[in-house]
Amino acid sequence: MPKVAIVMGSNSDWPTMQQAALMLEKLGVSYSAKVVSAHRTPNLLTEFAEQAADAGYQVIIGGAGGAAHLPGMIAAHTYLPVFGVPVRSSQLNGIDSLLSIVQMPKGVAVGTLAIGEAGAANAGLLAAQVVALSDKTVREAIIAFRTEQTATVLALDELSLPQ
Ligand SMILES: Nc1c(C(=O)O)ncn1[C@@H]1O[C@H](COP(=O)(O)O)[C@@H](O)[C@H]1O
Repeated sequence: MPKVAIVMGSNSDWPTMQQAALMLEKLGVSYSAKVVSAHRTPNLLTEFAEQAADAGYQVIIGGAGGAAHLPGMIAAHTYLPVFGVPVRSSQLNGIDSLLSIVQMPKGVAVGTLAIGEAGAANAGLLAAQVVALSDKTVREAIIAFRTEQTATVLALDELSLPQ
């Protein structure tokens, strides 16, 4: 059973949410990806969120744009940690998505990431960090990823910087 569930409000969110999937793949974390919408498929959302823990998921990543109620509604139905990714919207550039996700009422928590692809990648990283608490292989993969990232930055010299 996959350890991380990536859910998104529409298949149009996939180019953004794919960055979460790519990060999980890089770190060797199993995941599933599915379209579920609080607005368009409310019953499916309830069913998915209520059974997610029993199904063996450890973390849920929810990505949505505009009136992005998806991550909050999932969080309302499960004790699993939920990370929310505000997908960039065509009308308001993702500010609407960000504010919809981040302004949760006290007592129901969503960990909100940055708007867009970087936020999705970091949601994948954070989800892997949760999984790593009980998985040594993933822990080592995260440490190797961070070490390589640091080495890449340190290897930059002035000449290789863009003019
Ligand atoms: N914000 C939500 C929810 C939800 O929060 O349940 N369901 C779909 N959507 C969002 O609507 C946007 C446009 O969707 P379409 O491209 O399908 O019209 C998407 O970014 C999706 O996440």
